[in-house]
Order: sequence, then structure tokens, then C-alpha cells
Amino acid sequence: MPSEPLSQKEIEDRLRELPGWAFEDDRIFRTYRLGGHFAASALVAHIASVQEELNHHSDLTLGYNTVRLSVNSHDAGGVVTENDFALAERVEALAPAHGAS
Ligand SMILES: C[C@H](O)[C@H](O)[C@H]1CNC2=NC(N)=NC(=O)C2=N1
Repeated sequence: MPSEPLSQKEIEDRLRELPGWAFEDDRIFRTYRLGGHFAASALVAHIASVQEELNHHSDLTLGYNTVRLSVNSHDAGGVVTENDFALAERVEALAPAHGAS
């Protein structure tokens, strides 16, 4: 479901509710730190399942014990929309169970 680009103020307002998330180069992003590599890879798999459910996909980067998620909306021309924040909120909700910080 394409959605409208969010304004700078709307993005800033939403980011205040999402500690750890930031906005740069028309993307929102966050890096999660995990207890080790396998835990980080399990978080990637869980995020991927949610992304398939939402049909909204970020760029996920798996490090030794980190997962970086960076996303914007291709269907809105590569800018941040409500769909990006919907994904961010779902990931914020599932991350603690993985021991992510
Ligand atoms: C055809 C498919 O529904 C679209 O390409 C979906 C897939 N995942 C997506 N992910 C993101 N980040 N933006 C999109 O516009 C998007 N569109």
C-alpha cells in the first residue's frame, strides 16, 4: 500500500517515540546489539518474517553481534513514509525478546 511522504517535522515527531532510531539520507535506521553472532542472525530471520508479512523490506546488515536496519519506501520514490515507521515499531516490539539493545 503506497503511502505519502512524511514531512521533516512528522519524521522528527515519530522518532521521538523511537529511541535509538535516526533519520539520514531519506532513510530511518537503527543498529541493534546482541549477545553474539547467532543471536544477531536469529533477529535477522525474525525481522525478515515480519517484513514479508508487511510486504515492506529494509536493508539489513548482519555484523558479528549487531543488526543494522535501514529503510525507506521505494514506492514513494525512496523517501520515508508511514510504512517505514510501521516496520520500525514492529521491530522495536520484537527486539527485546532477542536480548537486543
Ligand atoms: C511488489 C512489492 O509489493 C513491492 O515492491 C514492495 C516490496 N517491499 C518494499 N519495501 C520497501 N522498503 N518499499 C517498498 O516500496 C516496497 N514495495
